[in-house]
This record gives sequence, C-alpha cells and structure tokens, in this order.
Amino acid sequence: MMSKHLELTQVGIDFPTPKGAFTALQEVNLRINKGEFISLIGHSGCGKSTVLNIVAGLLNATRGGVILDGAEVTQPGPERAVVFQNHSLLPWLSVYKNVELAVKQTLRGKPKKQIREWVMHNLELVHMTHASDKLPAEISGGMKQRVGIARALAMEPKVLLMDEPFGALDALTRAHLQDSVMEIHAQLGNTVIMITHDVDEAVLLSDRIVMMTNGPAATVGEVLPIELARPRDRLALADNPTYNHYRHQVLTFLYEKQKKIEPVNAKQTAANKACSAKGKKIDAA
Ligand SMILES: Nc1ncnc2c1ncn2[C@@H]1O[C@H](COP(=O)(O)OP(=O)(O)OP(=O)(O)O)[C@@H](O)[C@H]1O
Repeated sequence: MMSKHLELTQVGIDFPTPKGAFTALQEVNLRINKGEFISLIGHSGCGKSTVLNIVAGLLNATRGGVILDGAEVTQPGPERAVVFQNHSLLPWLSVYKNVELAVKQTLRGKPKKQIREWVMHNLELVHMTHASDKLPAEISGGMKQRVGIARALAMEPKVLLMDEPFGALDALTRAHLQDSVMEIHAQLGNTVIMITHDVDEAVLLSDRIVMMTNGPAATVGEVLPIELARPRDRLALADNPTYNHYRHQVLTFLYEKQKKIEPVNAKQTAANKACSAKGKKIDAA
C-alpha cells in the first residue's frame, strides 16, 4: 500500500532582481506517494527547476514548504539525490571513484570490500561495470549520464530528482536510458521527480504528469494520471490509443491552454516601428 510521503504545500518563491522581487512560483501544491514516478512538464522558464531545487533543498521557498516523511526540507540531504542534465562527474576521478565518493560519507567505517560491492552493484544497475576504471573523458555522454544516475542511486535516496536527465543525449541513447530508468524504478521503487520537455518521455515513464502553467507566478495547472500497465514497451505503446490519448492531453495543455506567446525581440520591434512609420508617411503622401 502506497502512503503519501512528499508534500509541497502552498509553495511560492520570490527572487530578488534589480527591478524588485520576481515571483517565480505561487501556491504550488503537490502530494506525492512513495514510489511514484512524477514528471514535471511546462514551457521553458515556467519554474520546473525551481520546484526541483526547492525539493532538493538547494533553494528555500519564500512561502509554504516541503515535507518529506514528516520532516521539513530546509537544506540538501542524502535522502534526496539530484541528477542534472550534464552529469557533473569529477573529471580527474575514474567512474568507480566518482560513485565511491558519493557513498563514502554514508558508508564511512564500513569494510573496503563492502564499499566496493556496493559501488559495483550500483554500476551494474546502469550497466556500467565494464567501464569502472575509465575516466569521464573516455566514455560517451550517455555513459556519463548512466554513471551520474548510479552515483545518485548509490546514496539510496528516498527521492531521486532528475532535471532533464536525458536532455543532452541523442534519441537512441535517450531511449536506452529511459528503459534503464524504468527497469531501475521497477526494481528499487524510489520516488522519482523528473523534469522533461519531451511529451513521449513523460507519458512513457510517469505515474502522473504534473503540467505547470506559464510564469511568472507559475503553479500546477493540471495533473494527469497515466494508467498504463508496467512494464511499458515503447514499441507496443506507439499504436496504443490510451497512450496517444495521454499524449494528446499533454500537447493540448502545452500548446492550447498554456500557449506560449514569445516576446517579440527588440530588433523586430524596431523594424516594425520603422515599417509602420514608413507606412504612415506613404498613407500621408
Ligand atoms: N536566482 C534567480 N534570480 C532571478 N530569477 C530567477 C532565478 N532563478 C530562476 N529565476 C527565474 O524564475 C523562472 C523559473 O526558472 P526555472 O529555471 O525554474 O524555469 P524552468 O521551467 O526550469 O526553465 P527551463 O525549462 O528553461 O529549464 C524564470 O523566469 C527564471 O528566469
């Protein structure tokens, strides 16, 4: 039986700017069950990373707050591991050492053999044991991202926070990693919050998709439960009407309900002004 364990209540944040306070988020409310896979989707700049950073404890909310298993989140902690778009591995350490470094604190004082087994176990989860002695520069982008995920998992976090984890990868590598993440999630049952811009990725991976409104003062617009049986097979789902219905709902939210009106750039504005001035002169002539 799943129990609610992560709660964002009335979360709001103001950033100081030279022009005064900028309200990025307003009244964000979300209840997440243990083991749930949540995707955050919304237009660029709406506040997805800000939500994730508040849950990670890297930013403090101006209003409201986050409770994880009854304790308020006020700072970063090992129970909330973050995977960023750009792996952020230490370039001078091997794949093995990068993962080991993350668990040294939590496994301090444990026998070396136990630490080694744990590091290798986590590299195995992401299929990276074969490259344990390589340096980050010697492996591909997708492999680095796998190691970043292994490093996060090795900390045994209650919540795995992923900020566009596959954003920098080519489509095929991305698909392989999505499959790995689904496998790992099925095996470990961590709670996951993932930011994505990819509608297919959100539908394929999630239990619920949280769709955010445009900023400023962005908030949760709609929440879409994805009731597709697991394990999920991307090929089989391509022709599945329910899958396509979910896809359509997300697209409708993004491109109809939250249509992004791009600001006209300064150059264009100047050009338009010049044009209409010219037009007036012509009219007047
Ligand atoms: N430290 C800061 N100071 C001022 N404004 C900020 C700060 N951090 C974020 N913002 C603003 O808050 C809003 C939300 O930013 P955020 O990075 O969370 O958006 P996002 O949805 O993750 O964007 P993207 O999809 O492009 O990564 C944006 O308007 C951004 O400019």
